[in-house]
Amino acid sequence: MSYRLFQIDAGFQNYEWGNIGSKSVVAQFAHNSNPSKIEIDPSLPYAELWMGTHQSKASVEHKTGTSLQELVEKSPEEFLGAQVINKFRSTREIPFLLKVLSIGKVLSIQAHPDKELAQKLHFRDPKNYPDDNHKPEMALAVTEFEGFCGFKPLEELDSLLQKIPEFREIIGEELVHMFHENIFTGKVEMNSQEDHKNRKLLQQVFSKVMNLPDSRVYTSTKLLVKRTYDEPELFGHDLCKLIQKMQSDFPYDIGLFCGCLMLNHCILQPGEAMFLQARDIHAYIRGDIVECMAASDNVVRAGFTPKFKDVDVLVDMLTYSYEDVEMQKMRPEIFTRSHGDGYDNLYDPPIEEFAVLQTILNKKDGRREVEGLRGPSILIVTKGEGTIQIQDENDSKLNCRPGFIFFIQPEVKIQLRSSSDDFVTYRAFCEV
Ligand SMILES: NNC(=O)[C@@H](O)[C@H](O)[C@H](O)COP(=O)(O)O
Ligand SMILES: [Zn+2]
Repeated sequence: MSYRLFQIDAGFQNYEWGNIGSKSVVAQFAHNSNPSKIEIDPSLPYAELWMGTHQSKASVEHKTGTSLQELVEKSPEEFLGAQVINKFRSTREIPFLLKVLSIGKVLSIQAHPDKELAQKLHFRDPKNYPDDNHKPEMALAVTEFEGFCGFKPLEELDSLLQKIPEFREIIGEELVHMFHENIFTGKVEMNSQEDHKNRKLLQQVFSKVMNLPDSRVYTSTKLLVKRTYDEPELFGHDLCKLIQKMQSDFPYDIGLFCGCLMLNHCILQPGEAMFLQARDIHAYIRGDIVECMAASDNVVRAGFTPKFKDVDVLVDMLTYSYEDVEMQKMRPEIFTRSHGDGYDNLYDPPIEEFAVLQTILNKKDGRREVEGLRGPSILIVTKGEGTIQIQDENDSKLNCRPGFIFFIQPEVKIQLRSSSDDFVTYRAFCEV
């Protein structure tokens, strides 16, 4: 059998924040890809579909069940290509991990370490930090997506500190006053003196929130939620609703302060994306996304989670970026190495491990050809029906349905054909 283009089956995670049963696209995709093996449990949350060679949930070849990692290791040059092997110094790992997330309730307020910190954490605590690699990541909205990304612009944060008694109370009058008197607002040059001072002040406020004694978290959050009903005008409609929604997801959690009052609330429409570099604080609230990251599962958490929280590490590691949410969104670019019907959107963040190509064929019997890429790639079909084949090789034609996943070796030209009106694929790839 040729391994230049073949179907794979992905593993999935049943984290408690996933959508439940067949409400979850992760469940639908996993079942569609391997209906004889994967039955959807209507009572279970299906949070993440993992596509790649990460050892926690390695993907397998559809026909034989052989792990993708084993196939890569047997013929690294064919599967990865010489440049990718030289660059990432591995003959068994694909440098990226591609996921689909189906988010039913807020997941943890978190950040991911950069390489240096990942090595330290992995060495010190391999159970909670299974990788020594960084985990920059990009979220692409498949449905409308809601999340937190980065800290609010400081003048917004300052105004909440002035207005919300429970927020003032947990920060303390002295720090509230110092923050108000010393932040530089308006246009502040990145990495300037003023910018560094702003980030230091932000870290002091965030640290105060994150180190609030457990005994006070319950009373402070209870009073905060009550105030959103008694004095909604203090918060504004959207923030009121957000606090009340988060309270229903994670009652009396410190995330109501460190998330709702301190982080940018971001809505992505389908086709929009956001890139989170290592050490950027974020949390996802709801929606279905395609997510791509450097191959790592290192998560440092501090709120909205029953999992291990590493507050001191999180307070110490963050970038404390406080840009407007619009600045954090990524716009798709034109992809020049494909032609035919429909169109592509290229999402190419400023890191070497991955980019993601979305291809849309918006009519029946549409055809689109994509040149061979200079590295490994994994493609998932998220909508519609069609086929994928190696260009000019009819015997390599494989059926496509939502949830079908394919590995494509470097330098392999493919053709996508639609047999439905709307045929959408996402393809993560690594080129160096
Ligand atoms: N931002 N998204 C991610 O980093 C995903 O790839 C992670 O796997 C999830 O965030 C993990 O979240 P929990 O630890 O279950 O709260
Ligand atoms: Zn994350």
